[in-house]
Amino acid sequence: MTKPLRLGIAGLGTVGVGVVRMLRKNADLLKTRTGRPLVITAVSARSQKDRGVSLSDYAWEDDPVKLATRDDVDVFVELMGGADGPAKAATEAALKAGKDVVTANKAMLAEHGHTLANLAEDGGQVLRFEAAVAGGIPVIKALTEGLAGNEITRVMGVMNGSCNYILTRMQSAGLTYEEVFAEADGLGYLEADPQLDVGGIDAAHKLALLSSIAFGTQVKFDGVALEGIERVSIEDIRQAADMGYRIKLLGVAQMTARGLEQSMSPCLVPETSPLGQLEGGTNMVVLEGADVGQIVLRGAGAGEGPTASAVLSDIIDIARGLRLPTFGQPADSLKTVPAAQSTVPAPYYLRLDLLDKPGALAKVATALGDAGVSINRMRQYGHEDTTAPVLIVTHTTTREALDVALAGLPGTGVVTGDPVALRIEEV
Ligand SMILES: NC(=O)C1=CN([C@@H]2O[C@H](COP(=O)(O)OP(=O)(O)OC[C@H]3O[C@@H](n4cnc5c(N)ncnc54)[C@H](OP(=O)(O)O)[C@@H]3O)[C@@H](O)[C@H]2O)C=CC1
Ligand SMILES: N[C@@H](CCO)C(=O)O
Repeated sequence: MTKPLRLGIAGLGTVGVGVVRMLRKNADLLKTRTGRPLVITAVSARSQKDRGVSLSDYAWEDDPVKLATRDDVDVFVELMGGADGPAKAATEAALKAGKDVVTANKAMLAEHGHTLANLAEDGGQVLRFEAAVAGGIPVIKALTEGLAGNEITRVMGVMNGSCNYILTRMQSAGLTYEEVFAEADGLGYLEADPQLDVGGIDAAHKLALLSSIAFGTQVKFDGVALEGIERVSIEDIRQAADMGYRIKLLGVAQMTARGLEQSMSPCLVPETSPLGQLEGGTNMVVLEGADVGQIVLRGAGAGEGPTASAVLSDIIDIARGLRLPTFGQPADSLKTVPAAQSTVPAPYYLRLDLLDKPGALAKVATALGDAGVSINRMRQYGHEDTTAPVLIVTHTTTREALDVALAGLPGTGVVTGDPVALRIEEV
């Protein structure tokens, strides 16, 4: 019989237990598909509590670094999480000990992916991370394999299920951000540190990883222009809907003459577009290749089954002998490119509160016009108090021009509060 592939799994939470369950349930199928048995030899977690799955057949290690370097482990499966700490220490130890590594850890790879990929490739090991981006959606495989013949022109996506749940629930139930945040927290949808979700950090980690593969660049998480969803109000969601748009926490990455543009921010997208119709905790990734055109991938971005499914796909590749570089090309060939200091021009949605007095709108129009920002559509809503809610959709403009216009608004003496400015992506 062909030699079994021996796995050491560190982390027995949602994803770890899912991987154990799938390996047991699908053992025969996996053996047939890979030509060899996939066996767990040892596991590790912080405590030996009951996890609803029998672990008695596996050796136990308290220390994930020890697990990662055991003689009876061929592949170290890192499912603990955290950019640094035990996840990074154990991953490095495994690679140095000649083990292949499979991880779902987007935070670790977004911060240290290039170093870890070099470490892996220098020693002839593989480091794979399908589960780290968009959970069950096989987007890493799509980029590194299915679309490998294409120049990738743009990558977009909704890659944080919790944020999409919050935004779509605000819309469907007419609830405020604060009300839906509390609901999502109660349902256990948010990370232990919710800022990772609503601050856009988790989604930005994922975008930075996709950019690296798509554009052949070293992962550059601090190059992502980042804005979370905390300031999105029910008012904006209603107004956007009224104009035929939905608000999404949208990631966009593209290579421009000014450098690599990566942004993760709330944007308006047409409600009839695939992204506009994405409801609840689902993820969607849109890949554009020069020859293939647009590919849309949609599915569960988190959860036990979907994430375990992605982890297994990496393990299966290793069992089959497929040894791809971490980011789709040798790590030492990944380029460093500057982050684009400006974004591709786009139309913007603006919401302002104006003092309701003669000439107020004219002053705003002048401030925009002076900055070179042209108004496409404008609406003022009926109101009872002394300020009037005004919506403006601009023609395509640069973010720089818009920022100049926004900086000029307080000087008009008619704008109260902070204006809201959201990019419109005509996807
Ligand atoms: N949950 C999801 O849907 C998705 C998760 N991911 C990623 O997968 C990884 C795991 O996530 P998830 O399963 O949700 O996380 P959990 O918090 O559910 O599980 C983490 C596990 O790691 C163990 N652990 C933590 N620190 C240590 C340590 N020092 N030594 C040994 N074990 C340790 C914990 O042990 P104990 O149980 O004893 O506390 C726990 O079993 C993360 O990187 C996450 O970002 C990616 C995509 C989706
Ligand atoms: N917090 C993440 C989990 C999966 O990475 C999300 O909501 O999508």
